[in-house]
Amino acid sequence: MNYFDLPKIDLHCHLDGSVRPETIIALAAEQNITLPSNDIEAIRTLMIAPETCTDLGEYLQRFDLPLSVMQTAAGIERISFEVFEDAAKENVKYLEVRFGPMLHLEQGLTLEQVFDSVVAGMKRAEAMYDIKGNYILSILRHMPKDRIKEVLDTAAKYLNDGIVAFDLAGGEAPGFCAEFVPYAQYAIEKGYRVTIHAGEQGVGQNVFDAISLLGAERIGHGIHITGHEAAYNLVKTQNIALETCPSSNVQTKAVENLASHPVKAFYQDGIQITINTDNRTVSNTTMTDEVRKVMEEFNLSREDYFNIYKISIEHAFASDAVKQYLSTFAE
Ligand SMILES: O=c1[nH]cnc2c1ncn2[C@@H]1O[C@H](CO)[C@@H](O)[C@H]1O
Ligand SMILES: [Zn+2]
Repeated sequence: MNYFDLPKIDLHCHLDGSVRPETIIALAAEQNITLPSNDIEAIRTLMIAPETCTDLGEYLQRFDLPLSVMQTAAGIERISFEVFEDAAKENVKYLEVRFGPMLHLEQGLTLEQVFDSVVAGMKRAEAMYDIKGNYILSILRHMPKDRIKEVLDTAAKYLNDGIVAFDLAGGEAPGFCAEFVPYAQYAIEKGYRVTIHAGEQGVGQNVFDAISLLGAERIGHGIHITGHEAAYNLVKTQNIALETCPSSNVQTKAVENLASHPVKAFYQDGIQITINTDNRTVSNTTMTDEVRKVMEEFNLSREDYFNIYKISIEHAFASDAVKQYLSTFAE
């Protein structure tokens, strides 16, 4: 099967984990930032997380380098444009990109400038290529909570016009959801959709809590519902979509190897699974690669692929018009 030509949807892709290595070098030169090397292959190696990290913590160390050049409006706009351009060129028809707004304030940008920049880059790509998109706000769980409402208030300028949802990302401690109830509630009241990284690092209860306490409609990863019957049943009965990211899950030791990934078992049991990249650069992947890996490892058919494509449409945080458009590519 020609995986490149298939229409694809990516609902889980981090901006800072998907920067082209050559762009890091170009932006560092423009911004007078000294990199550990100016060799493209050396930068690529520094950005890609090892095939077998010890855990998510080691994986997350790979974001410092790209974030160092994502502190100016022009740099962020360019990177946003390029992520959509790269995806469009491999037939991704719809892409939801997430990022941590508070990670881009180190050189004096305001939150509004950060939102203006990501949305401008996306809209520039939408105008040039056959791709549609939206942004998701990822709040980093370990960071101070005092500016979360300000993030939600400021980004509301683009609500349903470029920015659509609230997410929690970063290291995953057991029981993290309880602390974020007022923030998720505030986001929902303002009109944001909710997806939460949970059940990535072994804690199925976090998935249960993300749905029942935070109102998550989708779960980032969620693979550890396998060991937690209540979480599994809640995902199934509430029709919650799982944003699976197979390569990333192998790297962070969420699963031992691709063969032991529960994505096919979930699919066969009627769980709403989607296939996504997580981080195009840090996980050294593309949507074409993720789809190929899953389909070949688990012997999925073209019909299975389009079933999953339709699940992605159903659970996308997109307008009805965009969903209608995406349906025209379905078989
Ligand atoms: O797989 C993941 N699990 C949890 N957090 C992640 C993952 N990938 C990236 N980030 C975190 O999200 C931030 C904003 O994009 C990144 O800086 C990284 O810390
Ligand atoms: Zn993620």
